[in-house]
Amino acid sequence: MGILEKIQDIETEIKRTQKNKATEYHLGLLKAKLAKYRAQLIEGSKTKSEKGEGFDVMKSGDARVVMIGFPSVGKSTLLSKLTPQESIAAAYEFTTLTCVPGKFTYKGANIQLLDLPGIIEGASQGKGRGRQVIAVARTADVVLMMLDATKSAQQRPLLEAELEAVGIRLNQGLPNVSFKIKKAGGISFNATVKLNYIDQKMVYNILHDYKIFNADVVIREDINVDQFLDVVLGNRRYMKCIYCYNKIDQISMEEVDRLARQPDTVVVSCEDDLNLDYLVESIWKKLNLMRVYTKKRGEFPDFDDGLIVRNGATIEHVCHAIHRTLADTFRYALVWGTSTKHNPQRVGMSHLVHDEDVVQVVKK
Ligand SMILES: Nc1nc2c(ncn2[C@@H]2O[C@H](COP(=O)(O)OP(=O)(O)OP(=O)(O)O)[C@@H](O)[C@H]2O)c(=O)[nH]1
Ligand SMILES: [K+]
Ligand SMILES: [Mg+2]
Repeated sequence: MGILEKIQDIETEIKRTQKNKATEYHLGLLKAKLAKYRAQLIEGSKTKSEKGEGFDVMKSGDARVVMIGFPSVGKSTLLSKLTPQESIAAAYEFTTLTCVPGKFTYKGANIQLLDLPGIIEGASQGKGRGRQVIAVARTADVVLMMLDATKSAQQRPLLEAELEAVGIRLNQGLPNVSFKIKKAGGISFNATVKLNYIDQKMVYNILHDYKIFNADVVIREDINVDQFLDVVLGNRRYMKCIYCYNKIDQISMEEVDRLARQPDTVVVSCEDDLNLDYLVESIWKKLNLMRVYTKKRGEFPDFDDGLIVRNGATIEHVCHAIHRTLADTFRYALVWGTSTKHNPQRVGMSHLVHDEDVVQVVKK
C-alpha cells in the first residue's frame, strides 16, 4: 500500500470515529500516524517541488505577500488593482498558470505581491499545481487567503486543511513546550499547567511511535495532540494570514457584516473598488514592519526617506539597512523616539528601535 492510500485510510477512520472521551486516545494515535505519513510524503517530494518549474520568483522589496485561493476568486483581479502589474483575469477557472509578481508601496515600504494559479482540494497531495503553489506560499511573510464571498463557507476550512497538511500553521504561535532529545536517561515529563487534552501516557506513546526513548518534555500551555505533534516533528511553519473575502458586491449587507466580523478578515470588492485601502492597511499591520528615520550630525532627519525594518529590529539591523559595512565602523548611535528614556539617548548595537524613531550613527 502506498503512502497516499495509507493517509486516506487513516483519514477515513478519523472521520468515522465519533469524538468523545472514550475515543480521544485512539484518535490521538491516529493523528500521530497521519502526521508521520504526511511528513514522509513532503520529505519524499522535496527535491521535485523545490525546483518549482517557473514558480521561483526573486524576492524583492521589504516583504512578500502571497495570494492563495481556489480558482476564479479574483486573485489576478486584485493584483492588477493593487499593483501596476497586469495579470490576466477571466471568468473561467485556471486562467493564471504561473506565478505573477507585482509590487506596491505603502508607508515607504516596498511590498511584493504574488499572484498564483488557483489550487484545488487535494493540492497538498500533489493535485494540480498545488504543491508548487504551496511551496511559494511558504516563502511569504504574510499569506493572503483569497476567498469568494458568493461561494460556500466550506472553502476556508478546505484551504486551511490543505496548508495544515503540509505543516503550515496560520496565525498560531509556537506551542509553549520545551522538547529536547537526549542520548540516554529515558523520558522525563513535566507540565506546569493543568492539561485537558493530552496526558503523560499519550506523550509517551507518541514519542514511542517516533522511536524516541530519551527526551525531556516540559509543557507550559494547555496544548492538544496536534500541537504536541507539531513540536515533535519540528518542521512547522508558523505563518501570518489575512482572510480576504472578495466579490462582496454580490451579497447582502447582512452577509458582508457577518463575514467582516471574523478574526483576521477583510472583505472587499475588486470590481467595485470597495475597501481596498483597508486591505492594504491590514496587510501593512500584519507584516509588522516599522519605519525609522536616519539623520546626519547637525542636520534634520530625512522624513521623506525612512528605512523599513521588522518589528524587533535593533540598531544593528538599522546599520545593515543603511549600509552593509556600517556595522564595522560603528561606535554608538543617538536615538530620538519612544524607544528611549531621554532624547537623544546614546545606545549600542543591541538597542531595540521603535516605529518612527530617529537614529544617528556615530562612527569610529
Ligand atoms: N462580481 C465580482 N466579480 C469579480 C470581482 N473580482 C473579480 N471578479 C471576477 O471574477 C472572475 C475571476 O477573476 P480572476 O481574477 O481571474 O480570478 P483568479 O482567482 O485569478 O482565477 P484563476 O487564475 O483562474 O485561479 C473574473 O470574471 C473577474 O472579473 C469582484 O469583486 N466582484
Ligand atoms: K479566473
Ligand atoms: Mg488568476
